[in-house]
Amino acid sequence: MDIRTGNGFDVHAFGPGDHVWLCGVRVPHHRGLIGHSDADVGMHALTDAIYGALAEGDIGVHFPPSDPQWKGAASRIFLEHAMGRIAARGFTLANCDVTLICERPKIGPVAPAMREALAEIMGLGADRISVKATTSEKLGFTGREEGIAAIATVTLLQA
Ligand SMILES: Nc1ccn([C@@H]2O[C@H](COP(=O)(O)O)[C@@H](O)[C@H]2O)c(=O)n1
Ligand SMILES: C[C@@]1(CO)OP(=O)(O)OP(=O)(O)OC[C@H]1O
Repeated sequence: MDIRTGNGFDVHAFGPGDHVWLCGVRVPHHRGLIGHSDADVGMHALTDAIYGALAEGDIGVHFPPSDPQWKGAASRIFLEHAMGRIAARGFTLANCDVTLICERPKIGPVAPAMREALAEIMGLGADRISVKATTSEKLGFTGREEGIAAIATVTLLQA
């Protein structure tokens, strides 16, 4: 059996707005996240983790920020593409784990909805999908609430 792991990391800066998209959920917030797409930093890290496990580059290779067709795009498009690559290569996704790093918004109350949203997009049981959060104890750019960072890990299996 071939077992592969992949990791992903992403950051988006806060800007004007009244909500952020995180792991497929629209979360009300006093700021938005700036990006070429909808700036769903959690979904971008997860998508990159899948590409990493497959050694197929990163999200910017598949969806160049210079390409206007991805302006404002829903990030599920990127995750669905990565899931398609898993299937095309004969793998299945065993589990994934996403950590969001921010002081606010608080993730705990919306983490179950995020797991369900990712489960629907990924065609996977929510029991195989983890979404959790930490602050950075007010240190650094996340601590100053200048943006949100995300880290993701995936495990792929090939029979
Ligand atoms: N944006 C966040 C950050 C943290 N949490 C939850 O609070 C717990 C304590 O955070 P520390 O950074 O002080 O360890 C953390 O374990 C999360 O459960 C959150 O919900 N949203
Ligand atoms: C997702 C893409 C799509 O153009 O743009 P952004 O929304 O800026 O997100 P980023 O995490 O910087 O990844 C690069 C791009 O692939």
